[in-house]
Amino acid sequence: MKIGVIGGGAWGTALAQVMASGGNDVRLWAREKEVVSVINSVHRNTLFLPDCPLSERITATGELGWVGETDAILVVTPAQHMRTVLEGLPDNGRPLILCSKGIEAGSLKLLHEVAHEVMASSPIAVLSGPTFAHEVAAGLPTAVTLASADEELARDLAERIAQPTFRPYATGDVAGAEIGGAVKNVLAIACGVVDGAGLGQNARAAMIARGFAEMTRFGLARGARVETLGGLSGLGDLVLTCTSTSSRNFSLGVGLGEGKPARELLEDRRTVAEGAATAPVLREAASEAGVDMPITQAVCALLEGAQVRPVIDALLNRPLRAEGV
Ligand SMILES: NC(=O)c1ccc[n+]([C@@H]2O[C@H](COP(=O)([O-])OP(=O)(O)OC[C@H]3O[C@@H](n4cnc5c(N)ncnc54)[C@H](O)[C@@H]3O)[C@@H](O)[C@H]2O)c1
Ligand SMILES: O=P(O)(O)OC[C@H](O)CO
Repeated sequence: MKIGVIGGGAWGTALAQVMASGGNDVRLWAREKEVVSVINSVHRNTLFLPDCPLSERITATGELGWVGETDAILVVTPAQHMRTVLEGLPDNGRPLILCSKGIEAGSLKLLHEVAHEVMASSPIAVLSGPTFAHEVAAGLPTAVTLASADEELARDLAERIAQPTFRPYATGDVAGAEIGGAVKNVLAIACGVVDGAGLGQNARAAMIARGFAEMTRFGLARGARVETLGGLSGLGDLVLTCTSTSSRNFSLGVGLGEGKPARELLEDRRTVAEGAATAPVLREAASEAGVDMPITQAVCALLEGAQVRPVIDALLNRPLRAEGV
């Protein structure tokens, strides 16, 4: 197969490498000329995935149209830029597999809804799960959720992209797959704050469990299935991202927990911490859906400059309630 990948960051590059290692020819669109140039000349992405040698089956390009002439296209831009990038791609009926994690600001739409608006003729699937790019690129075992409203398409794409160490599980629950990936980034910031503020491992476990309750409440309100939220793209990714400094979101939270200003932590960064963009969008979407998300609200407050201790005290002093979603 010829596979297109849109987005030459760490994740797009790692996915390109997985697809190339399966014997596919890969066309990788990158926004930065230097990324295109260095991938084609020395077969490395020195900007975004520096430690991984890349297959010669990967050809990088700045031409979106050329990437569109492939059998399937993986879309791996930052969530807030997906709409604009897709508007430059021909809507020619090739399957799109969305691999980004977030909710669009303003419209409050999930990314498959955005893609469907822009690419009405193209079948859409979502790939999400516990996937640090550097581990995937190194060929370490990884499992993901692959979702499409057309379950036959999900199963077919899963067959086509599976590799011995890259194992997709098909589902028809697109909203569930997307909501897990978007919400866990916000919760990873919260867990990083717990770490940075020295609140201990009990508190982190509590944050993961109550964060999962929050993810489930929001997911159910937006039509997700509970088994997807408890699967790879929900609980699986939540556990990964909430327990490792390899996560950009967790690391951002550590900085906040140590009392560093959000502005300082977010300015001049080349890599994305999607949770920072998703948090205010999720707060608005939750409010619109009538869903209580106190951890998300606390993350928003910290990103907006609130002091750590009063935000933690406010969370701890909420009225007691029964356990459950
Ligand atoms: N890195 C991972 O391990 C990983 C794993 C799973 C999912 N994701 C998701 O993949 C998506 C991409 O993340 P990443 O880690 O590959 O990125 P990255 O942080 O490695 O690189 C930043 C990317 O943003 C792009 N970018 C910056 N400004 C842009 C603009 N105006 N328009 C279009 N693109 C722009 C850059 O070209 C680059 O590709 C995110 O939604 C992320 O949550 C990442
Ligand atoms: O580094 P993060 O926090 O963007 O997490 C990367 C992936 O989403 C983990 O599955």
